[in-house]
Amino acid sequence: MTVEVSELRVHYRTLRGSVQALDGASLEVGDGEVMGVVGESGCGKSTLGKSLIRMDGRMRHVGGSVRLGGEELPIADDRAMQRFRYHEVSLIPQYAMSAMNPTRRIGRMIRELLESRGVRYAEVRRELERRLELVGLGADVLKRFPIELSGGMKQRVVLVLSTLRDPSLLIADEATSALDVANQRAVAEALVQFRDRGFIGSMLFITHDLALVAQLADTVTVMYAGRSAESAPTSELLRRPRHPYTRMLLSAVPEVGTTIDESRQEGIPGSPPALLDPPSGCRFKDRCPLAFEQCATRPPFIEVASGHRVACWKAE
Ligand SMILES: Nc1ncnc2c1ncn2[C@@H]1O[C@H](COP(=O)(O)OP(=O)(O)OP(=O)(O)O)[C@@H](O)[C@H]1O
Repeated sequence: MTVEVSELRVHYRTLRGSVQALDGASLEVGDGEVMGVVGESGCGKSTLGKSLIRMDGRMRHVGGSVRLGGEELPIADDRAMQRFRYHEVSLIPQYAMSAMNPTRRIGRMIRELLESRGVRYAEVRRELERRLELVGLGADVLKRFPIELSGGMKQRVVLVLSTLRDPSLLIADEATSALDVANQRAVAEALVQFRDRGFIGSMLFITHDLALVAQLADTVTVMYAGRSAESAPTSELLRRPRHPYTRMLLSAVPEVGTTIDESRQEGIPGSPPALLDPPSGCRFKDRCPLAFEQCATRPPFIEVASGHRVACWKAE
């Protein structure tokens, strides 16, 4: 199913005021497509992921909309979202594998979790075992404790569990972080395999790992300070990034075999604005080498080529 997020604004209530964590995020994911979502820490990636499935008590939907297969998701209404949760939209949350209860065997933990979501374990057990086999885990994994599994094995269990009801949209939030490269690859391949087998419709793959995005994602959205900066098919974005922030982000990726002394990477000078009181206009303007007067006004997120959208007055 297609996913359309338009001008989504989700703020956090805090004692010091409203944190404008998402303040105009837009993206479109096609049916069966994997979209990588990248951007510096604190740009709103996890807030985006969480708001599509369950808002916590401090989150407030301030504006914008999310449509799944043309139908509006009632993201601000916790009860109305029950109809969509896990079945239509599912999430592999950040740090999911570390949240496993160390005193429960995997099978018992899965049974309790499924039953808390109204799914009868006995009805799904065969399919659960089949999918565990598909990701290279025998059914005996259900008898083991989390401590007996490697990080990659735990993350594959989390993947199987999160997708057992064949969600139309899976949000994978840093699903491969904290794993070694071999396990990263195994989890990434399992995600793609599940998409190819139709267990997952579309996917938002939230990560800091641009190399993995290049391998895995059909399209990429780059976020900056709560907004979409650029969105394009992956090869196009890597070949011809148009937003100055995307260019700087790509040039900050270290090359294998190059020492710090040899490389001329400068990183991205400065730091992102505080989202409690962000600047008006383009939020990147204070760090942008191309900034000029017009950047005092917010640039629209417009299509500059087929499927390629940029929020920059200087993008051609
Ligand atoms: N519960 C909260 N209360 C107040 N502010 C929050 C809360 N959670 C996140 N924020 C703020 O919202 C902004 C976006 O955070 P978010 O975690 O969505 O970013 P992120 O891009 O996922 O970061 P990371 O890559 O580090 O996971 C940040 O400024 C963060 O400090």
